Amino acid sequence: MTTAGYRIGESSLLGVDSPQPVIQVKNLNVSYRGVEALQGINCEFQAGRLTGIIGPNGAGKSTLLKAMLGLLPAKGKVKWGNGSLATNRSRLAYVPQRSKIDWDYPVTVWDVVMMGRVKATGWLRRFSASSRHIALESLKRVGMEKLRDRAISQLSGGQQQRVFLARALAQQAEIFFLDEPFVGVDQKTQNIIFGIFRELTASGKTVIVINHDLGATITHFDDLILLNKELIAAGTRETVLTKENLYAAYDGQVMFFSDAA
Ligand SMILES: Nc1ncnc2c1ncn2[C@@H]1O[C@H](COP(=O)(O)OP(=O)(O)OP(=O)(O)O)[C@@H](O)[C@H]1O
Repeated sequence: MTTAGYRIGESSLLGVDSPQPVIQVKNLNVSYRGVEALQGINCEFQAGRLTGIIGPNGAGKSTLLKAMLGLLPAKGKVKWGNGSLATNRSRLAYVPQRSKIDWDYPVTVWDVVMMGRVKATGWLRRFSASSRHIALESLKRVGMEKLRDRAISQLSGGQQQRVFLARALAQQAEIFFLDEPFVGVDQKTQNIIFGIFRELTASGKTVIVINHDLGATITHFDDLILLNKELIAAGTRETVLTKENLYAAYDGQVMFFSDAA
């Protein structure tokens, strides 16, 4: 079992100096009412990479994301390039788990996407034509512009996920965090979302995704962070998805791909 944090990104694995990471997590510990959820996590995230955070139920995946975003009290350090979380806030977009969103809230698809423009506009100010254009382009990118006036409660799971991704795109963020975006979504939505992730990383953006599934979706990721309260492994997909690492993370309860053949 590997417990040390590896530098994420191929160049570093080859021993070549890698670029400055976008985020560095150093010795991160999180407890809920005295019960440790994460212990001594060290890992890094590079720009232009699609990184998956994987591990069994209760492994601490959401906890890691929330602690990095300052949404939970944590011990340890999270370094943001040359700045801090505060100086990077306008560069971040976070899409929470669908199950954590109140879908009965009476807003339309358009309202949700325009929320992505609030920070750039300022509270209680009118949205500019340019903001509306950015929001519409974001909706088009996820193929939801025809449903812009629909209440979010009347969308399918896949459509809801696409609307929240459109909101994140409308923010014009540099670093994207998504918590389980593929749960309960159709194949069409999955393809659209991975297509957008590819465009984002190709333009140098950082995309960090909690992913439950060890099946077909895993092959889309460049890098993986495998957790089970502690860091089991981190690095390129190929280096992390070893039989040894998966057995360590899932307590032997996982079927390795080649076992199924
Ligand atoms: N608010 C909370 N209060 C107390 N314990 C919590 C709280 N949130 C999470 N936990 C516990 O912390 C541990 C990690 O939870 P977390 O949600 O981060 O795991 P996860 O890997 O994202 O799980 P899942 O895949 O099931 O969503 C779990 O044991 C969970 O029960």
